[in-house]
Amino acid sequence: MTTDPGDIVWHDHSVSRESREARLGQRGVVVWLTGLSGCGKSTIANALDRQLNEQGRATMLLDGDNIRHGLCAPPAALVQEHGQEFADRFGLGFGATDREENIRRIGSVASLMASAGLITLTAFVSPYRADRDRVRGIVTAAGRDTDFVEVFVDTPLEICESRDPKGLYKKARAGEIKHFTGISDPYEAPREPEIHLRGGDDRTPDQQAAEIRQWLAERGVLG
Ligand SMILES: Nc1ncnc2c1ncn2[C@@H]1O[C@H](COP(=O)(O)OS(=O)(=O)O)[C@@H](OP(=O)(O)O)[C@H]1O
Ligand SMILES: Nc1ncnc2c1ncn2[C@@H]1O[C@H](COP(=O)(O)OP(=O)(O)O)[C@@H](O)[C@H]1O
Repeated sequence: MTTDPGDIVWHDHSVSRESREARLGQRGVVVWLTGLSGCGKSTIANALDRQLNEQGRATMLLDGDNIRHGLCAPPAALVQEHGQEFADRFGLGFGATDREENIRRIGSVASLMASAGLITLTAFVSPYRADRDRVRGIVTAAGRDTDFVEVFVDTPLEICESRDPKGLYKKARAGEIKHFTGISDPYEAPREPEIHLRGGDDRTPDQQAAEIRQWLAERGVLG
């Protein structure tokens, strides 16, 4: 038993991770898709989610836009229910510190899901190497070194911008959005991702998802 700072005591569970994974017939992992806005993260993650479920695997998908409606909501979404001081303190935007907290929260939740034996798919820009590396540390400390699978969805900025499905690149170019990744905010590409997906070629999202699924299967994640 370890005593964390502030005398918060960790409780070991009576149901082990191994027994949860054995019952599901799979390994719990975090498949962390990172890349520019518009690179294809969400589409590929959804395709992979569908393919894995069709195979009978237990999964969960966490996506940047969706999580920012709840767990990591902006101040404007919190102020009515919680008041301005709470909203300013806990609401998240896109400054570097806010993104650090966004990824810290998601990394902790994703690690819990992997510990439950789920193949946990996460699709977040997560532009800062240090933030992604901290999540890697959280996930692997809770399980195995191989439980964190970083997938770099490497779609050139020009293609992401030409897609611009939400019109955000246009707004960013017009200066209407501050700190926009790739335009007015940095993106630190993974140096050694487990999977380097080249985006913007003629492969479909299903084909890109199948590449990730094959990688997982070859390493015994899918039982
Ligand atoms: N300033 C800025 N920079 C980047 N992205 C922005 C920004 N403002 C809004 N959006 C939309 O928010 C989505 C990114 O949220 P994430 O939680 O994935 O970002 S991060 O991981 O905290 O960097 C991202 O969704 P995706 O396009 O699916 O990546 C954008 O649509
Ligand atoms: N392999 C692909 N080929 C062609 N278009 C794609 C591909 N993957 C994604 N897209 C398209 O690119 C746009 C952005 O995809 P999305 O998954 O929302 O990216 P992200 O989640 O990284 O912002 C969408 O219109 C989507 O349909």
